[in-house]
Amino acid sequence: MSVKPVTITITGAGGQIGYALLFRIASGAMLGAETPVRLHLLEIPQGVRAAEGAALELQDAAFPLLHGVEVYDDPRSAFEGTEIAMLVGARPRTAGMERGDLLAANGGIFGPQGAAINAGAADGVRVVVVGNPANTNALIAASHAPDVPADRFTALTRLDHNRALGQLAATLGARVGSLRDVTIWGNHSATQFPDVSHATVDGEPVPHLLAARLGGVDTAKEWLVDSFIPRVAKRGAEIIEVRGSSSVASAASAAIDHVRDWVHGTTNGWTSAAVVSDGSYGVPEGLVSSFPVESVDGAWRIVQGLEVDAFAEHRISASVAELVEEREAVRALGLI
Ligand SMILES: NC(=O)C1=CN([C@@H]2O[C@H](COP(=O)(O)OP(=O)(O)OC[C@H]3O[C@@H](n4cnc5c(N)ncnc54)[C@H](O)[C@@H]3O)[C@@H](O)[C@H]2O)C=CC1
Ligand SMILES: O=C([O-])CC(=O)C(=O)O
Repeated sequence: MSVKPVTITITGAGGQIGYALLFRIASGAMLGAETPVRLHLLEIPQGVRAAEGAALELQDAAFPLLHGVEVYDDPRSAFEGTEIAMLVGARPRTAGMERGDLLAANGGIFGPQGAAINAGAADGVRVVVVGNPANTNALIAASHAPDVPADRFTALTRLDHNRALGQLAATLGARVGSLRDVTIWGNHSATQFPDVSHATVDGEPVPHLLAARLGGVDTAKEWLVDSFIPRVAKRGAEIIEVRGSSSVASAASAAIDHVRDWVHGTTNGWTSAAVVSDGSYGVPEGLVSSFPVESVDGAWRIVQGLEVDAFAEHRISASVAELVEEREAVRALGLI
C-alpha cells in the first residue's frame, strides 16, 4: 500500500539550521522510514539561492522517501496544504537593535506566516517555532490564525530539555536513555527553569543520586543552583563562545525530536515543549510557555498534578513574568 506523502514547510530553509534539518527529515529521521515527505522551503528573496542549492543537494542525496522539494519566497504558497510547519527563519538581533525593534521585526515575519497558515494549511496542521524569541513568535503566529486551534502552535524548548539530559547524564555517569521526567519551564531564554525534582535514573530519584554523587543534599542543591541551571539556560552562549557560531545541529536534532514525539507519541516519561497555556501551574492562559508534556493520540498534554515547591515556584514565576512582559510589548506594538 502506498502511503501519502506528508507536506512539511520549513522556513529559513537556506540558513544553518535549515541545512541541518532538511537531510534528516528527508532520510526519515523525523516521521519514520515508512512515511514519504514533500518539502516546501520558504525563504526571503536573499535566501532563495541558498535554499535552491540545498534542494539540489537533496536531489543528489537520492532519498527514497523524498517525493518533492519546492522553494518559495511567498508564505501563502509555501504553507498551502502544509501538515507540519517548522518556523526557523527569524530576524536576528543586530548591533544597536532595541528589544522592541527585535519584537517588531519578528512580528512582521510571524504575523503574516500565521495568517498564511490560517489561510492554506491542512486541517490538523502542527506548527513548531524555532526562530527566536521562539515563545513570543509562536504567540504572534497563533494570534493571526484564528481558525487553527491554539494547541497546534508550539515553540521549541526541546533543545533546553536535551541539554539538561546531557548535563545530568555526564554528572551522574548515567546513560541519557536511563533518564526521564526532566522539565524545562517557561521561556526559551536565560530565565528558563530546568527542573530535576521529579527526574529519575532507572527509577531512582535524581535529587538522591546527585546528593550521593556530590557529597550531600546541600552540595547537590548548590550544584543545581550555581552550576546546572545557569549552564543549561546559557548553553546557547557557551556554544557560540566555543564553536564560534550558534547551536545548529543540536537545534535541528531537537526540532526533529519535538515533531517526532508530537506525531508518534512520547514513550519514556514526559518531555518539554512550549505550548499555549490553559492556566496550568498558574501560568496565565494563552501564554506560550514550556511545560512538562506528554504526547498522546497526536496531541500534547500538560502533565498535571506535579508538586511544585517554593524554589521551583519562584523560578517558574520569574520566567513567566518575562513572557508576560514580552506579550505586553507585542500587544503595545499592535502585533497581536
Ligand atoms: N528555540 C531554540 O532552541 C533555538 C532557536 N534558534 C533560532 O533559530 C533561528 C535560525 O537560526 P539559524 O538557522 O542558525 O540562522 P540563519 O541566519 O543561518 O538562518 C535563518 C534563515 O532564515 C531566513 N529568513 C529570515 N526571515 C525569513 C522569513 N521571513 N521567511 C523565511 N525565511 C526567513 C534567512 O534568510 C536565513 O536564511 C534563529 O532565530 C536562532 O536564534 C537557534 C538555536 C536554538
Ligand atoms: O541564541 C541563539 O540564537 C541560539 C539559541 O537559542 C540557543 O542556542 O538556545
